[in-house]
Formats: sequence, structure tokens, C-alpha cells
Amino acid sequence: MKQYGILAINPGSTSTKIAVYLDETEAMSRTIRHSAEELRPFARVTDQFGFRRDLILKVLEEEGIALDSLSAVIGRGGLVKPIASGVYEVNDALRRDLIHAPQGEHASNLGGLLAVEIASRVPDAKAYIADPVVVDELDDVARVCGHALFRRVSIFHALNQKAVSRIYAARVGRKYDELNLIVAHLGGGISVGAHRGGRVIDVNNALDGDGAFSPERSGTLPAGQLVKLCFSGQYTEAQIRRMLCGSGGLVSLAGSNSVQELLERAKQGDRACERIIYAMAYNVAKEIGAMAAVLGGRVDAILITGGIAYSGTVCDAIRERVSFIAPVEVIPGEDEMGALAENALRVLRGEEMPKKYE
Ligand SMILES: Nc1ncnc2c1ncn2[C@@H]1O[C@H](COP(=O)(O)OP(=O)(O)OP(=O)(O)O)[C@@H](O)[C@H]1O
Ligand SMILES: CCCC(=O)O
Repeated sequence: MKQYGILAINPGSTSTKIAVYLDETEAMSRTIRHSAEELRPFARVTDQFGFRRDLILKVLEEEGIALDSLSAVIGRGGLVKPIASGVYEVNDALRRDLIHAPQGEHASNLGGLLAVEIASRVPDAKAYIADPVVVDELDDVARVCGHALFRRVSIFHALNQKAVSRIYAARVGRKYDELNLIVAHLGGGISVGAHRGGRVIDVNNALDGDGAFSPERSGTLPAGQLVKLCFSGQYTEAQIRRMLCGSGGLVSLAGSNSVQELLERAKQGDRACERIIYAMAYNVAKEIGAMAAVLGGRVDAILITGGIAYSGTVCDAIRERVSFIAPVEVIPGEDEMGALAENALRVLRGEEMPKKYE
């Protein structure tokens, strides 16, 4: 069988992760860190394009990876229009939206742009994105909220939520699209999704003041108090937005986005820290309960994933409240790089057709 070389690119706010796979086997992986000073000169995320591209090319050269060994380059997709789950070839329409960012700026907008640039240097190589944060499979009823000017929007850790669901399905010898799952991704942001037969029919918008609070994000806030703050004249719109996403959650409540650090402080006797960590777990459990109702109580398993899932303390605090719903499985960390490569491989092998972004 033909062997495929795949470069996966996952740009985050302070790092660019890259990995090269030969079929399913990882040949190299590297996390390139970017300091605040390095990124300061760039006004917009897309302005960082040339800077990150050159760093990727340098790492590939250092690792002895020849560009012409690549059959495809796949990037994490960004804040484009709401789209169905799957693999998308990077076409002009997608490129335009990654640059102009109709739903806002996000580091992952660079994924598809870097993929198409690097693929263009290799004859016949394809450029893709897969399961971007805007994957939207919401049931119609989940879009409705309590005022005609507002609607609920699906923005979440689609790539990792789908990847861990497939891992769990393989473990129990079932197909992802036969299962009803609740997946709680606990990272810098937190998303809790109801997966019914392979579709995420309800999920919180993890970027925009919705759901459980997380290390850096406020989650849902009392709307009346928020309105009052907005009109207090004390804060600009940018400052308020930063309270929701960036300096909300644990950063605001406990002064750090590191759950590891806060758990250590709690262990040393800091009761305030302990209370806040438990409050975060309590809010995640509440979201899981809501998703159990969305699934009509028919839940095969609850999966807890993301960096915070390495903490037994946090997982136990959640499990205690939700294990009456379904078995709880912890799949810590994320394998977004592996998930990107697998998505590209399915398309290269003809097992899945890439979708067209319009
Ligand atoms: N062993 C651990 N125990 C407890 N917390 C941990 C552990 N390892 C990582 N974390 C916490 O996980 C959080 C970061 O999670 P993760 O790495 O998934 O986030 P991210 O990739 O930056 O953001 P996102 O998942 O939203 O894309 C941090 O608060 C970190 O302290
Ligand atoms: C919303 C998913 C991605 C992120 O946490 O930034």
C-alpha cells in the first residue's frame, strides 16, 4: 500500500505545534513556543503568518524532513462560517474567511493558511483543515434563546471532542455514530457537548461567555450584572471581552490559569483556592447534567478530556456528581495532532471525501 507523508499544523495563541506522520506513525513532533515579545509587533493574528511559516520551515529542515515527502498538509481550522464536521480542502473561499475572520480572530485561523502555503511548495500535495472550532451540528431547538435578537452558536473543541469519542468507541468495540456521549473538554477553555449518534447536537460556546468557567474564561455570567458593568463607563468593549475570554475564570478568581499551581496551593492549605477549583468542577458537572437532559437520559458514557483531566482531584469532584447518569471515562490531554493526521489519511486513502467550503 502507498505510504503517505502528512504534516499537521496546530497554531495556538502562544505556540505552533507541528508533527509529521508517515501513515499513522508519528515521525517527528515539535512545539514551537512564541513569547509575548515575539508576537507583540503583530496587530492581527494573520499578521503572524510569515513569522510562523518561517519557523515551521526551519524546524522541518532541522529535522531532515524533505517537503516533497509530503502528500498533504493539514491545519487546525479556525473561526470561519459554521460548518459540518469533516475534512475541508483549503479553497479560495476558505482562505478568504480565514483571513477576514467573520466570527473573530483565533490562532487556529492560521492553520489552513499555513497548510495551503506549505502544500503549494510541493507538486500534487493537498492542503486541508479538519473539524474546526466552528463545527455546527446543533439541533434546531438548541439554537433558540430567550430574545429574538440572540441565538446560540456552536464554537467548541470539535477536533478533540470527536477524536476522544472515536477512541472511546474503538475501546468498547462500537462505532462513534451508534453512541450517545457527553464529552467535557477541560483545557484553557471548557466545552461540554452532547454527542448523539456522531453529531454534537448541543454544546456551549467555549469562546464567548457561555457554559462552565474555565482557567481563562468566565463562562456564563449573570446577564443583568454584565449589562451594568458594560454601561458603567469604567471599561472599554475590549476590556469586557477580555474578562469573558482571556482574563476571566481562574485568572480572575485566583490569579492563575494553571490548575496545577492552584491545586498545589490548595494542598498547602489555601482554602480559597480549593473552593474555586471545586466550584469549577461543580459548574462542569452542572453542564453535564444539562447535556444528559438533552440526550433524554440515554447516555452511553461521559468522557472527560483536556489538560485538566490529568487531575484526579478535579475528575473525582465531577464524577461524584454525575456518575449516576452514565459511566465516566477519563481520557486526559488532547491528541489534536494525531486527529488531524488521521483525518488527512482517511481522505488520502479515499475512505472519506473532502468537503467543499462555500
Ligand atoms: N497534571 C495536571 N494536573 C492538573 N492540571 C493540569 C495538568 N496538566 C495540565 N493541567 C492544566 O490544564 C490546563 C491547560 O489545559 P490544555 O493544555 O488542554 O489547554 P490548552 O490546549 O492551552 O487550551 P484548550 O484546551 O482550550 O485549547 C492548565 O490549567 C493546566 O494547569
Ligand atoms: C473554543 C475552542 C478553542 C479554544 O479553546 O480556543
